[in-house]
Amino acid sequence: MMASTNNVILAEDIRPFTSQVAGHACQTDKHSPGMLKHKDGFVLKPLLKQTQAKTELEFYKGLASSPHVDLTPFIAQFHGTAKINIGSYSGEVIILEDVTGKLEKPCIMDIKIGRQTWDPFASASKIEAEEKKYTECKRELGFCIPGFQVYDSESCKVVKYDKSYGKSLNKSTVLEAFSIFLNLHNQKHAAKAIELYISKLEEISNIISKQKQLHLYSSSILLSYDCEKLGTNVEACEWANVHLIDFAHTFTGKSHKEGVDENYLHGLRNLMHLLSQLSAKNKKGIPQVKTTLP
Ligand SMILES: O=P(O)(O)O[C@@H]1[C@@H](OP(=O)(O)O)[C@H](OP(=O)(O)O)[C@H](O)[C@H](OP(=O)(O)O)[C@H]1OP(=O)(O)O
Ligand SMILES: Nc1ncnc2c1ncn2[C@@H]1O[C@H](COP(=O)(O)OP(=O)(O)O)[C@@H](O)[C@H]1O
Repeated sequence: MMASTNNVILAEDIRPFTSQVAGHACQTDKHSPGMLKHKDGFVLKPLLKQTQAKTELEFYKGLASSPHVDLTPFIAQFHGTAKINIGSYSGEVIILEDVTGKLEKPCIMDIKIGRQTWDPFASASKIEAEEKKYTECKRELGFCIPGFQVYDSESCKVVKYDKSYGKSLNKSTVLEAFSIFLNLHNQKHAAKAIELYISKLEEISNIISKQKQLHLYSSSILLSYDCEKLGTNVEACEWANVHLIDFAHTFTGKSHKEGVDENYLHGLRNLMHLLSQLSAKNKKGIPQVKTTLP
């Protein structure tokens, strides 16, 4: 559809994006409309802050000719920018592929990677605010969970877990969060998704560990799967996926210090380790819902 900068998207063609699990939500007092969904299937990310908008656009525009081009299959397709005027927000949006768009019952988890979530240009007050959030998870695991949604495989109802839940987690309870997300309480069918996540995260880790100029701060891994396909014979690659999102604090050029992004890789390795632990437990048999035998 639209790929130029002079596009204007009509308010009647957009609606709230109901599968948003974290990030800037719809808050009229902050002039934030939240993530939006276009009638043609794209998601629209409002560019709320000038510096971050510039940083994120630079990332998407430069990806195809960058040394980290191999990350492309893990990143939503970028379709340019457009202007919108909706409610109290009048400004630019990034037009992106909806990486969860094909899922009938989308289960989605946003995992913010890195012990350090503030970028090198952050103000003292931003550093202080970031250091106070998700403290235990970031310190002990090098990642945190700002939000997720899951369709409970028994009730088929969607349940959302927001950032206040994520902020309450620690090294032990984070396992519980993954267990809820993967429906491991009800059954073991997510095993195939876990294996796929691990292998994709390994690929991402291999690519990033070869980069000396790519630094991802406060960027997230989006894990997704379709609850509708749990327990079917459909290959996991058809209904589960891993993406990198949110490049508002990602630096790719020589403007930033050189060196492999150990902050990101540390979180990624811990995430892979945790998923491997869950996979092993799942194979042995996690305690199932209690049944009373006569
Ligand atoms: O307070 P702000 O404006 O720095 O907003 C935070 C955002 O910072 P940014 O605008 O990108 O610098 C921040 O965005 P980033 O992940 O840094 O892009 C988060 O959305 C954060 O929410 P959470 O508590 O980490 O889930 C946001 O925090 P809260 O709004 O929940 O405090
Ligand atoms: N390309 C995408 N496809 C599907 N969902 C997305 C996509 N990008 C972002 N999201 C959803 O929107 C949320 C916020 O996105 P993000 O880029 O992190 O925004 P913010 O900069 O406000 O934190 C994510 O947690 C995810 O649920």
